[in-house]
Amino acid sequence: MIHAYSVPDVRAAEAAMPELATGELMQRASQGVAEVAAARLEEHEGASVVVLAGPGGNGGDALFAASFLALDYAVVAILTGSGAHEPALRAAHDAGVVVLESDSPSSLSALDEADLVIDGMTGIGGRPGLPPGTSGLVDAIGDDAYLLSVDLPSGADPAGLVASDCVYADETVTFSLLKPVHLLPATEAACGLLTVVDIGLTPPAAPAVSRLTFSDVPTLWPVPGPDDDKYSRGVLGAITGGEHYTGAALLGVTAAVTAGVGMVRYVGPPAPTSLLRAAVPEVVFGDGQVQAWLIGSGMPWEDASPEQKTAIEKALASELPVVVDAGGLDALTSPRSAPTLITPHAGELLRLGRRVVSSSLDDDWVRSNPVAAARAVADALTVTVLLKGSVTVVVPPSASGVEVHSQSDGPSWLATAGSGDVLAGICGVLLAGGLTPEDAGAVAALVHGVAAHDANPGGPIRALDIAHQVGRTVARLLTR
Ligand SMILES: NC(=O)C1=CN([C@@H]2O[C@H](COP(=O)(O)OP(=O)(O)OC[C@H]3O[C@@H](n4cnc5c(N)ncnc54)[C@H](OP(=O)(O)O)[C@@H]3O)[C@@H](O)[C@H]2O)[C@@H](O)CC1
Ligand SMILES: Nc1ncnc2c1ncn2[C@@H]1O[C@H](COP(=O)(O)OP(=O)(O)O)[C@@H](O)[C@H]1O
Repeated sequence: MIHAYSVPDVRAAEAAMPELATGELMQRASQGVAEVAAARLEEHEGASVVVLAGPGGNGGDALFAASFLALDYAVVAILTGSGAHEPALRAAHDAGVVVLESDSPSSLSALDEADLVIDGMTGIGGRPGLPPGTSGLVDAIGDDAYLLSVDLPSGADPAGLVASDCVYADETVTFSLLKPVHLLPATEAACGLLTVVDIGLTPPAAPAVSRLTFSDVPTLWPVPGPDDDKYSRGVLGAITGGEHYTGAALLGVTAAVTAGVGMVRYVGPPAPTSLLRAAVPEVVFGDGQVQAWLIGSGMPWEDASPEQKTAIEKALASELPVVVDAGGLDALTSPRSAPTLITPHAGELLRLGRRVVSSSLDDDWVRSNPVAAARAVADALTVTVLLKGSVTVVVPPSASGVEVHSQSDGPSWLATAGSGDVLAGICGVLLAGGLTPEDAGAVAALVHGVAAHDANPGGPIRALDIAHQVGRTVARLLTR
């Protein structure tokens, strides 16, 4: 498991270290930045380095790193704020670093010609958005330069919530503890490769964000034992697919069967039913006793058959765990007390938000702060929201006290029709197997992403191949 901690908790962890006041912590941080920069410049004698240094501690890290790098490389520092970290600026001057103001004409040409640029404009004290007057500097960085951000990409929200103009780094070097900026959807892509340098901070008690890794799968995946039978392992009831979207039923149910559910019961109209009878002979048909329901994939509410509508209303009124996907979201009109995991993409979350949070939400509501949007819907309906995207977040209601989970395991090829139906099927298996909605959503997102990779490493993927791959991927993750 990877954890990220809130900025106040990171500051408290720093404050607890006697080495903060002596400047030793910053020495460790800047030495780490310089070592990573030097490693990236290997084989490149005579390389030129430019440091963008802001007025705070982040600029201090960058300027000290500049002073270390000046032993081997030609280093220019550009001051981007009013003032600079004094001891670090002195060290840079003493080491022979050429220091420029941001409006100096030489700044733009230095950036254009740099082999490596260290971005130290803002760190955990940064407000979202590039500091005034710096976007021209960022634009001047040559396409071939390696862009290394200190702690986080300048302009990115340290809390990882608000989307804003920021640096897009090739690599970010952070110190001992990850912050939400490194793992959440509004900001993760801007961090590039993430490298952690240990400066000796002790992790705070509670994380703000968690991310499962491969080694968490054996702990969480429901593996059957000798006393299990198909019922004790969990029966999943699927009310998915319609006369028009027969494929959604096939994809979700196939994924559930290959992911190792005890049994799937399917409730749906004739077309998807006959497709499933032919393609997935393991499935049983019609309403019956289940441990969890999966409702809504490929089933716009207006297309649902009367039998499906009745079954959905019964499922939602029950005390059973439910995964609600796609069209099923329209049936969710009041809070649920039983475990509930909803799996919208951004467009579906916006539509739901307009119904249950406020009808006046603007089109940018989800994109501008995805976690807050998911949280608002989670609180309004007392459900856990799995918001899909290249970074998928699983956001429980605030009252649960459970942290946000964030997964980013799949290739961008996953953006293909039907792959969400596969994910919903895996979520259903895990709820039927007794996992909490938070764990089910996070493990399902991980396995779904890895299965997509395994289905065709490095190339395009069709959703049905992911569904067929899931079982082998689960085996690989359980036995590695
Ligand atoms: N202390 C230590 O020993 C250690 C510290 N460490 C390092 O220090 C970093 C934290 O340093 P920090 O607290 O000084 O905050 P930092 O992010 O540099 O920015 C503050 C300055 O930027 C300004 N500013 C912010 N946003 C802005 C905007 N959008 N537009 C314009 N201005 C903006 C802000 O202005 P103000 O808010 O005052 O108006 C203030 O002047 C941390 O990320 C890590 O790199 C590590 O070495 C570990 C040990
Ligand atoms: N750029 C991307 N990189 C990685 N995964 C992505 C990307 N875009 C979408 N995904 C994933 O692909 C799936 C798409 O789901 P969804 O939009 O519901 O598709 P559908 O409704 O066609 O099944 C989700 O699991 C989502 O997290």
